[in-house]
Amino acid sequence: MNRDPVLTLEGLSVTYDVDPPVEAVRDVSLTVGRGEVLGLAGESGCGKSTLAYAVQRLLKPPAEITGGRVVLHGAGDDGARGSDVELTTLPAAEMDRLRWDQIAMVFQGAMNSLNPVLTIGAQLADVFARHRPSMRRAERTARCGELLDMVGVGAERLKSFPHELSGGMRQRVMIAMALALRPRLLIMDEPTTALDVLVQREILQEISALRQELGFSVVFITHDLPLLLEISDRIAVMKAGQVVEISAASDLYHDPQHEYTKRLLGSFPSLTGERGDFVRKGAHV
Ligand SMILES: Nc1ncnc2c1ncn2[C@@H]1O[C@H](COP(=O)(O)OP(=O)(O)OP(=O)(O)O)[C@@H](O)[C@H]1O
Repeated sequence: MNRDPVLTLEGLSVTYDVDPPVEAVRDVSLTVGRGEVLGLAGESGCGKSTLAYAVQRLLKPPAEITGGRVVLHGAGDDGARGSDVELTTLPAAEMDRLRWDQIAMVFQGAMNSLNPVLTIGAQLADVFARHRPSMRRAERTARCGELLDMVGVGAERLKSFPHELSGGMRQRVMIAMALALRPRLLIMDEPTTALDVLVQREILQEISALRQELGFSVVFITHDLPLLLEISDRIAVMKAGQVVEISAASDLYHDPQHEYTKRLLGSFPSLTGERGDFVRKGAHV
């Protein structure tokens, strides 16, 4: 990987302290490059979400980080490039400041976390009110409108309530919210799984275009390997808490190294035969 790193995980381990303890993430090391889409694949229960929450320091007991480090590069506010910040040991208040600002997350059920009694404009504006308190109200409203335009919802929806929007639109609002402060890293945990395939594809195309425009990196988590092959620069395959293989998407598809990767590829009929060819050669979103 030739890009500058944005995020590095070094030997990260997370255990759920139950009886018997569950080692959900085991000694995971990986790097996410600037502007890169890193796919994280693996079957249900392999530890993908636990890993994502650990990076964001959003784990709750009984989950506990038992080893390793998470470093966000160039995030310190001490100069043009900024220094590296170790997230695993950062005081909670500073982590709160970095969250949304530098790393944002969109998860599967995110669209249901919108407050039903507030307009989406008010909910977007709240992100600015909390993180950019000096921003004037008019500018806030203008930025919220721009964001809704950017994700294809349209500024005219600022005064809509969540129930007036479709599931796809609501999830786009959550993506707008995640991108509001121009984070350098977007973690997406099954962000479109609950949506129908066409809506899912449209949203992914938009994320890809926005990434080109704004230059953020994406960690995209899903069990949908064909989807990851289309949208990722590199893919990490997780099994039982460990990353067993990490390589460029096309290498992973054409020349998988690990037995488990081969099995995973084989479990998607759409990846074999002519249709599989289409998946790899089809429009790159
Ligand atoms: N609160 C908890 N207490 C105990 N074990 C847990 C808890 N939450 C998750 N686990 C276990 O940790 C492991 C990893 O779960 P995790 O949700 O991270 O996997 P995942 O790959 O994201 O799965 P999915 O795709 O189904 O969300 C699983 O074995 C799961 O049963």
